[in-house]
Amino acid sequence: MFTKPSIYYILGTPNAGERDPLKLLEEALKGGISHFQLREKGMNALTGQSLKEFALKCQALCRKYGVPFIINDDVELAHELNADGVHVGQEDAKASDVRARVGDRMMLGVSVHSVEEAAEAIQNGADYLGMGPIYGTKSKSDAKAPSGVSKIIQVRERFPEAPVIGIGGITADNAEAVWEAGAAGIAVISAITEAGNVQEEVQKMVASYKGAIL
Ligand SMILES: C=C1C=NC(C(F)(F)F)=NC1=N
Ligand SMILES: [Mg+2]
Repeated sequence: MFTKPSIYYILGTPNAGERDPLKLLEEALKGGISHFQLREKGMNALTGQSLKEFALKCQALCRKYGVPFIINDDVELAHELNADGVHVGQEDAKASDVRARVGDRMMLGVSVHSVEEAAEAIQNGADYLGMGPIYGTKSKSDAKAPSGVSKIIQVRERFPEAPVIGIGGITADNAEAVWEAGAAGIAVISAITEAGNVQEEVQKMVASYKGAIL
């Protein structure tokens, strides 16, 4: 499910600015991302039928490249589209309710900020844990203060079997510390979305894993 180094691209139309989100996604897929999450939130976020149509296009692209298509927050949309996964935060639907709703086939990701939250998420059927923000982020308006990799290290010690995805301000240049903390993957929004050459940026992130002392 999360072979190292997993590069988990997250995007919503508000993040893309003037760029075409579907072109960004296809370039990232060509560059070698291992997972994609549609996270449609914030200013002018799509809703209803236009969100569904956009989600279907993203899902079709992911399918073309054999990459799991995961939807953030919107459990009903994930269920309706038979997405490969759904990701929920602490303030979203409870992981146990989501698992009951989507069944065992769908990947379930949960954002956690402590060993206690990690324990509860795993107990409730989480397949992977999103942890951050590692560094400062501009992609999440209500992000907590950056915590570095210390919490990832704690969770890895306590739950060595649980895949942890680091998120928050991660770039090819600062990813090494996240790999060294034992993350199975890094989640990225801006560094890929704003890259001059998207494919190259993804390849640099994959290469950052080889540079890490593991
Ligand atoms: C808030 C989030 C935290 N982590 C993740 C993921 F990278 F998927 F684990 N996605 C989110 N939307
Ligand atoms: Mg959420």
